[in-house]
Amino acid sequence: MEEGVLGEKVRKHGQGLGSLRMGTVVLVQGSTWINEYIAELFVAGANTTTTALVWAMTELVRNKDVITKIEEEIKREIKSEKLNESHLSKLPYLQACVKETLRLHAPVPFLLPHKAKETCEVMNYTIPKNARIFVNVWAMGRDPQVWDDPLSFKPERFLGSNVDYKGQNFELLPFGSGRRMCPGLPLGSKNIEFILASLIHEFDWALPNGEDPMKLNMDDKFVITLKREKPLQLVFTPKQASSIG
Ligand code: HEM
Repeated sequence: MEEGVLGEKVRKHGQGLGSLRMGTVVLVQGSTWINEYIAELFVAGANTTTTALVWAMTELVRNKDVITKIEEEIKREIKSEKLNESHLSKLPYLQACVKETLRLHAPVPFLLPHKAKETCEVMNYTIPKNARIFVNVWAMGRDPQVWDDPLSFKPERFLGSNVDYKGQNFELLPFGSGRRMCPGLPLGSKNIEFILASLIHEFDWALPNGEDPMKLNMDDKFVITLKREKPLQLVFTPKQASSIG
């Protein structure tokens, strides 16, 4: 049960998607189809990552205790003043915050459309050949039969748990699963972790004009990705050098 627009194009041009995923695309001047792939990678990567990042910042600014725990984790685990990518693996609580954000706010709520190549049975449902399949990962991430207190932002639920978004745990599929799952998962998730960690390490966060974070508008709208309806505005104040590291 597989088909995707990008994959279709790659096959049409006789290339394996592997080369794109391994990052070995060679730019050929005037080659429209390669330029199209590069453009698609930007579209696929930029919108999704920024959408998730803005939701993560929204949830964090509403949960000051979570920001404090990330600050403490960074202080405890990382001795240097500047953060770099190799530090991220030492920050499980921060990773749990990203998982919790993607559980509540999957940027691609129905994944990309899939198509059944053959008629098949899934959990007693018959899926006819050529049916378009949309997987509602947004609802799966909020299913009260699976998640305790599903609408609350509780990164702790992932501490000491093996549940991950790598496609093996079907209750958490913000990047999809299987052969057509997102090839940008490592880049996207590390980017979000790194930007959040750096902003928390170096700045104090607040809403403008002393607004109450709990009154922040949480409405969303679907424009390529499921993003905040209203832009998020935050005021970042540099921390005193003595309080960093
Ligand atoms: C938080 C960040 C991201 C999220 C939540 C996300 C999510 C997804 C999802 C749900 C799919 C469809 C999977 C399916 O239908 O089974 C997908 C496909 C894809 N994503 Fe991402 N993505 C992210 C970041 C990125 C980045 C950074 C890149 C590249 C630089 C990227 C490149 C792609 C590509 C090329 C596909 C199509 C794969 C195919 O058709 O086989 N994504 N992504």
